[in-house]
Amino acid sequence: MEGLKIYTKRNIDHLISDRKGETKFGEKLSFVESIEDLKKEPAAYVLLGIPEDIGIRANYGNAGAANTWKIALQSLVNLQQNRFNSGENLILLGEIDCAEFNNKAGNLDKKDPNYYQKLGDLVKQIDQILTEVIEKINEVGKIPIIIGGGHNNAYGNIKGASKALENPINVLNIDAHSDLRTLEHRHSGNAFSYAIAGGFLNKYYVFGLQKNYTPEYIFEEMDFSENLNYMLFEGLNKSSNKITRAFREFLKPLSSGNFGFELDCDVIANFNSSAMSPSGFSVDQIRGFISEVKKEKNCCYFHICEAIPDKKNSVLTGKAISYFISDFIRK
Ligand SMILES: N=CN[C@@H](CCC(=O)O)C(=O)O
Repeated sequence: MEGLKIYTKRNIDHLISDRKGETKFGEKLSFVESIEDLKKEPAAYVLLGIPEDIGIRANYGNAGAANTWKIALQSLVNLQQNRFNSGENLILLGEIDCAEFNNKAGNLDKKDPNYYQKLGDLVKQIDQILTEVIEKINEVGKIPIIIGGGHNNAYGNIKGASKALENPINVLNIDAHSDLRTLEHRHSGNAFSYAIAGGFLNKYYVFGLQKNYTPEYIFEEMDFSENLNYMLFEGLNKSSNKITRAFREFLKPLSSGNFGFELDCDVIANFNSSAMSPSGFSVDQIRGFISEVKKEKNCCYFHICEAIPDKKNSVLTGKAISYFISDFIRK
């Protein structure tokens, strides 16, 4: 399939640190030769990377998320394969080939009055490829786990899932931002507005939305629409029992139908991300939310986005993402 770089075991061999007597998660992952072969594999989950940050740049944000996929993969393949972790249940499909798009974005002149529009055009091209890939994965009943990249990619996830399932889907987004910005050029702040406008998104709920980052017009839109809902971060009782219960209740109206699960890493306090914040959920609270979502049979994808591995502690970013993935697929 054009635009998709399918991996073989050779793509990750150099990332795995061997240790005598131990088996690493990466050694047990499944691979396919073509996307059509997914249906032959018993694994339930399919892992896909999107090494781009064009959508974030188009949204006036900080670049760097293009490097997250490789960092996350390196941590993931080095988890232990043991009674708790089964690499066999995950197909490492590969990555959306973003090299040409990244090059084109890098060569654009920032002084060009159409600079942001041109970035948005590149985002649209990635949208198309991603939509097709997600559609194919969902069509064969498997659950994609997508590592971005910017939150712009939520659009391709939603559209692909909705096409495969032949209905608009619901989405639960754990995020400090609503990403319901206007339908201007495509970027990381308007994926959900575009998905609603396209008829691919039915109920859209944001958990952990922060008061300081939502424009009033978006609050009004969310208050007005029956299909939009939010739980403010500031309004949550953070004691572990109460927050889990609040999350479960919030998820309920979505999970009776097919729903996508979005996690924007800028919702986590002090986590390196495009819109890093000193206030937010902890990594362990996020792990608790993931364990609630994985109980639901109607979850049709999991998207982790907007993390940026910085030079000093990229290992921590990679580890956190690998915990999120392993928690999600654990039986
Ligand atoms: N996906 C992120 N969207 C945020 C970005 C905010 C920021 O970079 O500060 C938004 O559009 O509000």
